[in-house]
Amino acid sequence: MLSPLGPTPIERLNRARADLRIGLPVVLSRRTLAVAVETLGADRLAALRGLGPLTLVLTSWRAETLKARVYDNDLARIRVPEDADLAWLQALADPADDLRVPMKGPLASERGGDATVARAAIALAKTAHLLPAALLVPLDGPVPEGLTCLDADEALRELSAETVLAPVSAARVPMRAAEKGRLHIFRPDDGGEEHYAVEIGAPDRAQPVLARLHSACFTGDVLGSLKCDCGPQLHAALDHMGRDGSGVLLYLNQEGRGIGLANKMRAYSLQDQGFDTVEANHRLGFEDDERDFRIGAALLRRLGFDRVRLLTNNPAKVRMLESHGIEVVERVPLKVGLNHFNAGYLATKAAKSGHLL
Ligand SMILES: Nc1nc2c(ncn2[C@@H]2O[C@H](COP(=O)(O)OP(=O)(O)OP(=O)(O)O)[C@@H](O)[C@H]2O)c(=O)[nH]1
Ligand SMILES: [Zn+2]
Repeated sequence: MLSPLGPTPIERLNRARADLRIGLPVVLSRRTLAVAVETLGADRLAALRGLGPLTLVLTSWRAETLKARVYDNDLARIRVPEDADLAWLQALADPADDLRVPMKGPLASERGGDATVARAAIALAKTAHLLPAALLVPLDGPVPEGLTCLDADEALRELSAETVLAPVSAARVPMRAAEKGRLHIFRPDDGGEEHYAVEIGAPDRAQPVLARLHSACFTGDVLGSLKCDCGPQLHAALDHMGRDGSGVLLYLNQEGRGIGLANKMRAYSLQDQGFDTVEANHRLGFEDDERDFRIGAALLRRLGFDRVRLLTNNPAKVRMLESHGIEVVERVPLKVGLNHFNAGYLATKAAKSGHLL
């Protein structure tokens, strides 16, 4: 029986995410220690090596680039040679130097057995916005004191469950685009990012509302980066709502299509080497889009909207909202911000992600 003062599974998950970010191992299903390669230090690597054979877990996307065999569909478990050092692990986890130092193998992948613990380790690294690469070592003895323990199946269930968002605070924010504006802050129960809703005017809940689901883009929204169209889209959406007198813009903190800003800058750096936006995500080991669109649907419902006129060029967004109970009565195109720097990016999205140009 858990003490009511002790951590719940979701609270332990939160801790595990923070532990991985500072380089601490977590205990998975009582029998494995897992640590994120990105934050691993040499001393800890030496200590882990003393416990038994090491396994490096990479996603199948990363494994494909490295020509490692994939026996577990979505991931590969790679045997770490005894003489492999931290630099070897980092080079496999991080594609930054792939082109300069292409040959890392031959890599031997493990086959058979249960990959659940490996899968949980990758899911945790992703939710911590680290590179999706984890090091595993079997744990035979007692659990080292102070480490967070998780059940791998339970962690995977929690990580794929729908996030529950609670309203935190709201206040009036007059904006250039609309003087009658209100900003609502929502906080998830899983310790993940907070998300925001900008309500413009007083939208009639009985009618479809003009809505925009905007994914955070620090570079585009704040810096005015010309590499994407996010900044102009954000402001065009607010302007449109201002002109109409009502609307709702969700500002979802899913930076870099859900991979986080640090990884997005890794992706940008790969784009500087010639890869496109989708290839860059894959070389890093991510899916092309890691966003959870259920959050947007849940927020809309929570705000009392179930029918929208959606400002987007992304048909996948329309489908996702509809499959999560929001009726999209109209797709309103949002074509702004094309320039010399982002023409290739927008063309790739049209060709590979189904965006409408
Ligand atoms: N990983 C990655 N994310 C990017 C890149 N460029 C922009 N983003 C992120 O992409 C998100 C915006 O998504 P988009 O694909 O432009 O647009 P969308 O939201 O799918 O569709 P629209 O509704 O038509 O704008 C933001 O979170 C940006 O930070 C990139 O090159 N790599
Ligand atoms: Zn952007």
